Amino acid sequence: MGTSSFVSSTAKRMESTSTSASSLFSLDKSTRSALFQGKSHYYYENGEIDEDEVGDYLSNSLLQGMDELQRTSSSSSSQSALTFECRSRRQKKPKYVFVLVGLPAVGKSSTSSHLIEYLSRQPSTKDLRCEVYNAGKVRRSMSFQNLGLLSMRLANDSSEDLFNPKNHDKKELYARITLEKLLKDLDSDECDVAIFDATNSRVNRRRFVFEEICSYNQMRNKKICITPIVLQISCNDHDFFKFNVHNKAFNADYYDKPYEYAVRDFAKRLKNYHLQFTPFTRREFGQLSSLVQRRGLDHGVFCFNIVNAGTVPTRDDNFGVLPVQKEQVQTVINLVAQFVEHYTKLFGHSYVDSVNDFFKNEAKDGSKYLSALNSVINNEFLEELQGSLESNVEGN
Ligand SMILES: Nc1ncnc2c1ncn2[C@@H]1O[C@H](COP(=O)(O)OP(=O)(O)O)[C@@H](O)[C@H]1O
Ligand SMILES: O=P(O)(O)OC[C@H]1O[C@@](CO)(OP(=O)(O)O)[C@@H](O)[C@@H]1O
Repeated sequence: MGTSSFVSSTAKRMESTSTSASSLFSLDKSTRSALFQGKSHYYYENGEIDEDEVGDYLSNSLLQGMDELQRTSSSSSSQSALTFECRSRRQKKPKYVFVLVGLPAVGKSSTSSHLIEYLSRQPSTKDLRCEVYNAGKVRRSMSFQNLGLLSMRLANDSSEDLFNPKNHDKKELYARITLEKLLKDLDSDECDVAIFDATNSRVNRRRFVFEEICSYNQMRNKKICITPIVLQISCNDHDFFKFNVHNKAFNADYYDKPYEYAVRDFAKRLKNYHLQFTPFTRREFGQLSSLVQRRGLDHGVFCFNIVNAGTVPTRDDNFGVLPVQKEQVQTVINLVAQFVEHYTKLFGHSYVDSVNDFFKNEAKDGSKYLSALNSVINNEFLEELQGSLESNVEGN
């Protein structure tokens, strides 16, 4: 893929997409970020969102509308409010929020550090300050701060059952705090590229994150504008997934737990997540693009997918809408497109080697871990997860 081809082919796709406006979501909401103001009413207080009521998205006129905005902004004779907005935006510094989407143990955190490594190696992005905001880390550190070591244990005590859908609100709180910190760091210019590393499993959560970004962008006194980029990571290769779960058994949630306990507890978490997760689709992208458009200031919006460490091509699932000030953003987006397209070559191969080595060594070493791993993460379990996911997707 050529450096500029991603955006232009995307533009063509977007132009041919059908349209319909929606008025379901908070069109009359305050333009100020609830989170950023530190007085968030949680989005889930508004009840469940029925996607079907949102309509059929992608505004045909979105790109045309943006062309129009650009023309208006460069016309010195026009004195409309729109023109003023475009001028004031011209001075804003572009920043980026990657909204990760993906089930636990699919490689979100690993890919985040790879993305940062990649951007830091490119001449045009090497000076961007990139940071990961991980909701799991926030959960762990907050639990630790409140109760010391005891809570570190409680954090993964199954009696707490944070990942059970009935404890949804509790988990959302950690995500909200993480997002708040992310926006604050962007705002205080401590960071240029922020990666919101959470599963972001549900449509409502993703909508909330976008609402917050739009609200931020609408604040006139701010010096930066944020371009949201969804990065969805998926893994449906059984060996990859088993290897990932194996590694999860050694993370901070299980620092004091025996291996088999950790795998079983993580398996329980996986079951809960598979009951709730809905993949990010082109349709949802259309809805969020419409949201960005309706909120009046467009800073572009993009979506990329990496499947099985890049070994499955995702070119047709990566798309975007150019912002008004496209020159500023295009370089970064094209690099992200390159990163995604060449992920296997850049990072995936060494990961695949690690997976193969793991299974080879396990066979050699008399299966130190594999028997415990296989007793939990076996075909039956994986089919059950797949079944939950499918019925969950159908139900949405
Ligand atoms: N793309 C990848 N590259 C390298 N290691 C990976 C990759 N995906 C998963 N892993 C391995 O699996 C483990 C779990 O992946 P992680 O990135 O923490 O998943 P997630 O953030 O989605 O929960 C990691 O600790 C790492 O050992
Ligand atoms: O709130 P969501 O979006 O589910 O994401 C946060 C959760 O994701 C997890 C999923 O396992 O992240 P992580 O693997 O990075 O630790 C949990 O630890 C964390 O609490």
